[in-house]
Amino acid sequence: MTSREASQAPREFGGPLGVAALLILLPATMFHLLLAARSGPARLLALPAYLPGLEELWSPWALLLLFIWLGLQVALYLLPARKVAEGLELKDKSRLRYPINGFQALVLTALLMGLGVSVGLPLGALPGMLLPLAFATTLTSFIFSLLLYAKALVAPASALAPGGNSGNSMYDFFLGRELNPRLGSFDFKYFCELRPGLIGWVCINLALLMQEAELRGSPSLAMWLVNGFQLLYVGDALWYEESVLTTMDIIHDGFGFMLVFGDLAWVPFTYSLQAQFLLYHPQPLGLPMALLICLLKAIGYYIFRGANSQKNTFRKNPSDPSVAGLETIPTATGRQLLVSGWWGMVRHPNYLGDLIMALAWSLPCGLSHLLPYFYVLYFTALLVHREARDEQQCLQKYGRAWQEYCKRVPYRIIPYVY
Ligand SMILES: NC(=O)C1=CN([C@@H]2O[C@H](COP(=O)(O)OP(=O)(O)OC[C@H]3O[C@@H](n4cnc5c(N)ncnc54)[C@H](OP(=O)(O)O)[C@@H]3O)[C@@H](O)[C@H]2O)C=CC1
Ligand SMILES: CC(C)CCC[C@@H](C)[C@H]1CC=C2C3=C(CC[C@@]21C)[C@@]1(C)CC[C@H](O)C[C@@H]1CC3
Repeated sequence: MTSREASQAPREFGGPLGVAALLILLPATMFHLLLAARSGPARLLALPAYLPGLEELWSPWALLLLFIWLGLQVALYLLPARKVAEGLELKDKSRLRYPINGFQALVLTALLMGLGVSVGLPLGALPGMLLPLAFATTLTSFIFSLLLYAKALVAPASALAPGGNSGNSMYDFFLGRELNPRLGSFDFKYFCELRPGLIGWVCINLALLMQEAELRGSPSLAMWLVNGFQLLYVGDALWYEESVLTTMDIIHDGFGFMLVFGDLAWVPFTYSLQAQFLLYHPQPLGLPMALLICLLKAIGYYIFRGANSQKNTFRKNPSDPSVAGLETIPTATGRQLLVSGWWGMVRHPNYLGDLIMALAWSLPCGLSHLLPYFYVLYFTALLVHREARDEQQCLQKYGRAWQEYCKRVPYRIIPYVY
């Protein structure tokens, strides 16, 4: 990438000022949620009743635990994989190779946890360590992002991401300068996107469930639902791990603070908010309502998986019998765009399914508090923003064909609404 190209790339997130605000706001929001979930009133939109001192935040044991966790996930990543997949073609025409063993890492982590618990590993103590663990992970994310920034200074121009090389160091630190930072064949971005944070999220959920069982004799139905739904989501992501190789995070975004913090800290500590809330604010949930929520989750998952699988199958092999009959629009790149099936309903049916599932994760927490609905609100904002970024990239890639697709399929995420 030439320095002219880099400086001409459009600035995202409100440019340097916007990212300066996000560098403070994202960790602050995460700590606010952690504190609010355990507070009596559990209010999303109120300032915390007290701010923890450094002695509550900093613990060398939490840092040690984090490093043991990262070490374990690295070791599982390095185990032989059932398949090695190739990524999309890079600017220098090469393709990177990625191990497909994320689901195996999830299963082995579960077995190791089960073994640990059976010999007395106090998993139920984890909820009490969330604050210092989140602090250690935030510090680690800042330092790791700085190291990645420094590594990018000596990377060849062809290895740089289109967006994170504006020349403004704070902006580039946030967005990430290098596209696929690696040490040998170890790919930092791919590893972080799917392993320590996602698997950590379900481990935190499980620890909250065990702690609830200790406190109240057995886990509540609401806690079972939240754990089951989110485990299905994480299991699905790791089972279909290969499809992450075509997401904009892997093919377009650099690996900087946004993704480092998002993957390592934001996902496990804020996505487990519903289970955190339920531990401190038990909610009654009757069987009929639980069944209705399960139905909503099933509908969301059906749309999410159907849409993602349809597109992935089509991109791999357009003549696969399951997609060969679908209507398409040809593009100048030689690729085609689906214009019937899930992708003829709205331009992002997978986001619609994901949002329905998000609602099903929050409903077990009842309607008395807004806090457990934070994920639905944040996720709507994230997907609307992501959709706009994807739209821009598709318009650039496909030009008139994309305009034609937008005309044929006018709604973005929710039919007849948006
Ligand atoms: N829980 C969370 O925090 C998050 C979850 N997600 C989920 O991850 C999944 C992946 O999402 P994301 O990475 O945003 O991208 P998508 O899976 O939606 O992929 C977008 C790409 O699909 C291709 N495409 C778009 N329209 C068509 C069409 N009509 N026919 C064929 N191909 C088309 C284009 O790429 P091309 O043409 O180059 O193939 C486009 O760039 C989603 O299910 C999303 O909900 C995402 C972000 C965060
Ligand atoms: C900290 C900021 C608010 C932004 C952080 C964004 C990240 C948390 C997300 C960016 C893309 C993601 C994807 C997933 C998890 C969240 C992040 C890392 C999935 C792995 C979730 C499961 C899906 O099946 C695939 C997703 C790919 C993108």
